[in-house]
Amino acid sequence: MQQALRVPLSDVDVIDSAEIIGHAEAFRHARKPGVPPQPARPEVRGLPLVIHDLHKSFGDNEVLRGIDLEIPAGQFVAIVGQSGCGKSTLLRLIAGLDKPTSGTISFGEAAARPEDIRVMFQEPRLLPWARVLANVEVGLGRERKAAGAHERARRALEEVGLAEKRDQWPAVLSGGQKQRVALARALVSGPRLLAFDEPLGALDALTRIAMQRLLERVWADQTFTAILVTHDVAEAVALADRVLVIEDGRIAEDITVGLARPRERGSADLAALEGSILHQLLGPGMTG
Ligand SMILES: Nc1ncnc2c1ncn2[C@@H]1O[C@H](COP(=O)(O)OP(=O)(O)OP(=O)(O)O)[C@@H](O)[C@H]1O
Repeated sequence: MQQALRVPLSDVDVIDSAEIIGHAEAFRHARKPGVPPQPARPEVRGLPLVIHDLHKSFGDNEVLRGIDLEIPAGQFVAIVGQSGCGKSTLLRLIAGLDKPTSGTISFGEAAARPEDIRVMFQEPRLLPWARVLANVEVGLGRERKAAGAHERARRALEEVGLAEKRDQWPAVLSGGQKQRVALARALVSGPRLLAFDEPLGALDALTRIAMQRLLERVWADQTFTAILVTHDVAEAVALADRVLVIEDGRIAEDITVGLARPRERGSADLAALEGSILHQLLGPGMTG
């Protein structure tokens, strides 16, 4: 069996990054002595992603039945589909949190460090016994003991507008603030691919819109590749360059959202696109 890359952290559960389980081969390759130095990072820092004939089964339940997908560096992709269609399973495979039954996932020609891939979930998964700044430092993985870790964590908190909460305990934060800390923890290592699994699902409507704007801003600033699993088709069309609809374990629709940013929530263009995707998801006669 392939040896997983393991880091000596007691808090690995909350990092949920590719360094924990998967993509060990890609990282080994990235570090192999004799591999020529990579060219300076291009302007867009995101990792490109290439998925070929990806299958995933749990026992005899074949959830993913042949996913083929290319995502250019820095693209923002949303994944939607009926409950149980395999969205989170696909995201977990991309993030290296689980292994495919067959098929391949690669990151183009780019070398990937373990810190290049981060995941953010619906639950913030903060350590209750650590203050906010220390929670963000957890996202640095092995680098969290290095000089400059505090400063990097402080900058990430600033990025999400929570610099003044650095010495607070997670318990005193609101749900939206906790998710912003989780976002800072995901951003602090400078990831090149961020996988979001319904990260705003538990937030109230107004906080959710504020968080969507924050996600869009950090993505535009930092140019990572973003992959967002969401139940909210309006959120998908507001944020993504491209919306994938999963059905029967395959990509049933691959829709380019060619609308300028920032997109006006409630605009006729967004509503029309949302309506046509809902129509696909629910079938005729279900969208009113
Ligand atoms: N670790 C696991 N062991 C067994 N079955 C699993 C496991 N993870 C997922 N599944 C099954 O795979 C299928 C797809 O699950 P997944 O969570 O990917 O769906 P989803 O589209 O994200 O659903 P939802 O929108 O409800 O979150 C489901 O039938 C689920 O029960």
